[in-house]
Amino acid sequence: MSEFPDLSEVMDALIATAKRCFVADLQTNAGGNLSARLARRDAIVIKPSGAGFNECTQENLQVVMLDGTILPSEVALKPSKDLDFHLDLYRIRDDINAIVHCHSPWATGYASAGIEIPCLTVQTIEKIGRMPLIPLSANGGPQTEVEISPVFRDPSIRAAVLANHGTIGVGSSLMAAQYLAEIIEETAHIAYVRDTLMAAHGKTSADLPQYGTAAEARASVSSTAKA
Ligand SMILES: O=C(CO)[C@@H](O)[C@@H](O)COP(=O)(O)O
Repeated sequence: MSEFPDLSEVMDALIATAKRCFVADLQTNAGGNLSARLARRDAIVIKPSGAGFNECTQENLQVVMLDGTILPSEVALKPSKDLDFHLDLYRIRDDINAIVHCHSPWATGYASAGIEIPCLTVQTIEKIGRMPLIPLSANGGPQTEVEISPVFRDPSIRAAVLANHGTIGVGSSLMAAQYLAEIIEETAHIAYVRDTLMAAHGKTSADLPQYGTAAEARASVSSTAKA
């Protein structure tokens, strides 16, 4: 596939990212999927359907054009069953070059409780801002591009939680998308600890500081200095 000079490099990066996700216990068994855009921009590499994150190889990764054309594969596997939402996100957001979708347990716990994970730490305020909770499809099945794409048409959205399903992190690179998958899971864990401690200590949200962004903090410093 000489028309994709960066193919081997992107495949290696996807394999390494998938292994990092597996080793971090964000994705076990054959669930979840991840993909990356190739340099020519009208094609992606995506995990094959039914393969685990720890079993991605140069031979089984799939190459698909943004128009949906699936290029011949060395093995009898097909692209991920979530291919259509991956393709649609690449079509509607030119800033997205990688997508990591996983079923990380703490975040999927919130997703299954129908609770949007709050961005309550300095890191998540700065790096995520908000993680919309995307409902199941109309028939109660897994979310598709019909439910997912409208949320990501907002260019400020980098992470989302899929009700009863898992998470999506998108980024300009595979590492950026993987970092988001990790922060989503970490934030869900922190939120659970906070919620549990607040309940144990009889605290309510009124007892908590009203936190903002670093820019707001900087602005308050400079306005205080001028006063
Ligand atoms: O949970 C879902 C259903 O969309 C998928 O993430 C999961 O089954 C993995 O499917 P693929 O192996 O990518 O086809």
